[in-house]
Amino acid sequence: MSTALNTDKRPQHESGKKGKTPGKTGERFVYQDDEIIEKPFNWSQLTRLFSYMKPYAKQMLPLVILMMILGTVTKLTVPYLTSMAIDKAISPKAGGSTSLTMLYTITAIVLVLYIIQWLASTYRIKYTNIIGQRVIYDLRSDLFKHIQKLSFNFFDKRPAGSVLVRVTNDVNSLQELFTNGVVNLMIDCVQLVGIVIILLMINWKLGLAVVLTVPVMFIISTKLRVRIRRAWQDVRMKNSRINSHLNEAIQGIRVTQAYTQEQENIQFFDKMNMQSKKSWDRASMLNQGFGPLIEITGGLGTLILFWLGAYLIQHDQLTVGLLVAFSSYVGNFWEPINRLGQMYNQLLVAMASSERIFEFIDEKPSIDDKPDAVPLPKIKGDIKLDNVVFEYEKGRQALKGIDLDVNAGQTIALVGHTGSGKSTIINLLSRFYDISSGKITIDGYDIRDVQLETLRSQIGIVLQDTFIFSGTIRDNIRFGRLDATDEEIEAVARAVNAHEFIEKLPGGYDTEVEERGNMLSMGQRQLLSFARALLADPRILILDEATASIDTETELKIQEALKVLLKGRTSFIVAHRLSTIRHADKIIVLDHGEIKEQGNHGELMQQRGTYFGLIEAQFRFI
Ligand SMILES: Nc1ncnc2c1ncn2[C@@H]1O[C@H](COP(=O)(O)OP(=O)(O)OP(=O)(O)O)[C@@H](O)[C@H]1O
Repeated sequence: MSTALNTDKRPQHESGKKGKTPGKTGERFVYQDDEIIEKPFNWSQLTRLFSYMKPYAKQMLPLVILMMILGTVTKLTVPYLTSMAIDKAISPKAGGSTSLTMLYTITAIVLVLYIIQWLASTYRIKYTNIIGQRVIYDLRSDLFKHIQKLSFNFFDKRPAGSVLVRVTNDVNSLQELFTNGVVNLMIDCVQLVGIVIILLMINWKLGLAVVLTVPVMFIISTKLRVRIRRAWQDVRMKNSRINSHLNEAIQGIRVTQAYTQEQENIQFFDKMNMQSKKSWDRASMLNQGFGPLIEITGGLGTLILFWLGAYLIQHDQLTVGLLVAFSSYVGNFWEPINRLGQMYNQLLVAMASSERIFEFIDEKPSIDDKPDAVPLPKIKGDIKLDNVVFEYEKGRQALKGIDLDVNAGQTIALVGHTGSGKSTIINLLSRFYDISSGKITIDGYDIRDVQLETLRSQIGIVLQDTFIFSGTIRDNIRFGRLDATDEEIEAVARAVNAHEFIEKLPGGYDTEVEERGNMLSMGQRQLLSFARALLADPRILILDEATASIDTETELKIQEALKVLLKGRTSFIVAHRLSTIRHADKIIVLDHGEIKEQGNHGELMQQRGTYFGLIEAQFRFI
């Protein structure tokens, strides 16, 4: 079976394999494009990213903005009221008297303002979270929908891990930006402007001194954050490498144990585990240093403020109350600046993630309907291949001019050495790839001229590696036709001899099978996939026979099931069993992408050519 259809392949990490995108370190489990943590700003991409917020903007934004203004105004008013309380009620200047009433009034106003601020921020967080989650939902579902439609050659070129990372990690890394980032950015800008204006109004000299320290603070905070973020990204990368390895180790556990490679695997895992630990230690150390450093820098700012403030008070240019207000404004100043630095970091990460997400979303399925594609009417099943040439990669022909005429209802067996092109032919019939030249017609329709869905819905495929999804046995059969009733499901199961073993399972048809159906034997999985195909009732059936040897009883069951399945359909079978081959109407012997011989079993045996050799070889092994 070719890489394209075989779903049970090891991820392509090893060097030298086609479709690999190695990390620059050349290490396993690192994919080059997934390694890029940040990208420079790209406005058009940012606009595209934020366009995901558009559908919700009208609904939510006015509310969010109102809450934002309320919150900001209260935040800016409280320090000023505090200064009033000190200067006018507690310690008025010469001539004035203290006023408890005023103090109480101001305290009451401050209390109300705090309540408003609390309400405003609760609502803001609630609504920004709702918008953020909806945007992430839309993005994730757009991406998944698109990936479902992409053609085989897209997956040939990419390791599954890389696709997975985009739907999970990359989308998640935008979460913070959408839930908090955007709104915080607006709030912080408004707050900063407000604070600067107020500071300059209170005392322009002191205000200017504080404002001038802003760029310094911003640079220190941003630079530090960049280092911390990179350290955490490194931790995440090391962890996802562990996950990829784990995934492979678990999937391949049988092979590992069979070859007694456990120790080797443990050592490999240990190395990765240690790298992850070291990376975590480093990130955590940087993180711990960040808080105190920011506090010290902030403390220095406050020192300057009080030193200059005291000087101005002594020279009657400032009151004590205003100095207190000033210091709380400066405190409020830090918060938005810090967050802006954080936002800047988030944006850089978002650039890299969104670029990867959009790269997938923009990938056009290479196999798609032509603009003037017509629906393929209900077919009889006549198939014609006319000088079909196909190359997976430029310059390497997998099929070199195949001519084949199949009448409706015939069974065609494809045989030949490994790599001779058997799977390629069946891949082309369902149009998983487009042929390089020549023509394939079904009932006279060129398969490139008809709507893909109407073509594939009339072709049933049973693969060698029968994919069992996690769910019940019933769900797995129903995959063939989603609207089938329970009776229909049981009927097809009976027809292909699967009913008997299903009945014996602990929950019968409702038995849960884990992913890939590990609890079922190869033969049982085959029978299930036959039931699934029979339920779909396609006019054309493509079957890749399992090579694994099974006991004679199951073999007989499978042969009987096959007879039921093939009846009245045009079928192509990549045949391994002599019993199947013998009953085929036509046997096609492939060799290096060409038809070497064709005819029925008797005719080909008489020719004493390649086919005769293959059959002889099979018997020699028995
Ligand atoms: N996805 C792919 N990308 C590139 N080349 C491929 C791909 N799949 C198959 N090939 C190549 O095309 C040729 C025909 O492969 P194909 O899978 O059709 O052989 P096969 O007769 O089905 O072999 P087997 O019996 O081993 O399954 C081989 O040379 C193979 O290396």
